[in-house]
Amino acid sequence: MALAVRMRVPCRALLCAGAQLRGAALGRPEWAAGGGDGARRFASLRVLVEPGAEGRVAVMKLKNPPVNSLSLDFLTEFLISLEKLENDKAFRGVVITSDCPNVFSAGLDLREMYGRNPGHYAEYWKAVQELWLRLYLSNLVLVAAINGSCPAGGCLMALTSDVRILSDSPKSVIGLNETLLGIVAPFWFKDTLVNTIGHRASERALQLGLLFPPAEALQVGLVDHVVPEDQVQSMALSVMAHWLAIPDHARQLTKAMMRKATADRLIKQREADIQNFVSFISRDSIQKSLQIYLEKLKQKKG
Ligand SMILES: CCC/C=C/C(=O)SCCNC(=O)CCNC(=O)[C@H](O)C(C)(C)COP(=O)([O-])OP(=O)([O-])OC[C@H]1O[C@@H](n2cnc3c(N)ncnc32)[C@H](O)[C@@H]1OP(=O)([O-])[O-]
Repeated sequence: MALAVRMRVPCRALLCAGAQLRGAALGRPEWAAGGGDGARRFASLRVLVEPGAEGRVAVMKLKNPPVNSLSLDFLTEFLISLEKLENDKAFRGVVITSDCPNVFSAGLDLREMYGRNPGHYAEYWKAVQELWLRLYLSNLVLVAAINGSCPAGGCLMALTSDVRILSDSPKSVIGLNETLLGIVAPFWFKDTLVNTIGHRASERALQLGLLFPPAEALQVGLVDHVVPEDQVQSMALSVMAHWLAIPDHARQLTKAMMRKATADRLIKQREADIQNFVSFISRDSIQKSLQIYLEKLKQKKG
């Protein structure tokens, strides 16, 4: 039985006084009927956590329909769920996947970045930073089971994982396409991409705002496996088993060694990065670009 909780935890509270919130907003994981290891599951409105394998692996399903945009509410719920998993010694790995058909995540929620006030932009950006830092430095093995379209912020989430598995479908395109919206991926999005596919490929991908179809994503190293749609989750669990065969302490220290310098670049200038985002996104020209892009999305639908 899933525990559904309606939350709108102020992100400021989450980010500044996270310790007080930890475990409080969603309560302890509930035990499904039958109980025992592996039966643990819990849920908020927008994030569903289910047992994956042998009680050591959780599957986090993003369920913010229609397109899993990373709204402030979603980010808040996701961060709380992730923290619960990080703090629960039973879990060693998490598969992140989507509960929305054909879309892993449409990336940052454009409505959080358009027509709001500077205070809102600052709060939102702090939550986006927090999402990246928590995922990028997670002690857990993270496997992204990318079962649909994965642009921009969705791609960033996938890039923070240790392994990426993409469904072999024409809808499953992945990349940092910010320039197509007339906006610019911040340096830490760029760093994460460079760490994955190298400098030259990133330079091209970022400038052109490339969204790679599965075969090209595999070729450039943006994803590690491409499999038929109905095998994405089973492949994720099988890859997970391989990673969990490594002793946690050795793997975690190695992960930190590989990622710390990149994370520190943001940690050292978080406030400046927020101010930079707020002044960038508040520009009339950028707001105009976002308006046009949102209108295009609506027209496409109509
Ligand atoms: C410096 C900042 C860095 C920025 C990083 C980012 O991540 S920037 C983000 C870059 N992201 C992108 O460039 C991806 C933009 N999105 C897409 O390309 C497509 O939606 C899709 C391919 C993900 C799914 O196609 P599909 O045919 O399954 O779905 P559909 O297209 O019919 O949309 C359904 C509804 O969702 C709405 N909506 C969609 N996305 C967003 C969003 N991000 N936010 C909010 N809303 C969004 C859409 O308007 C429509 O609303 P309506 O009319 O019902 O009120």
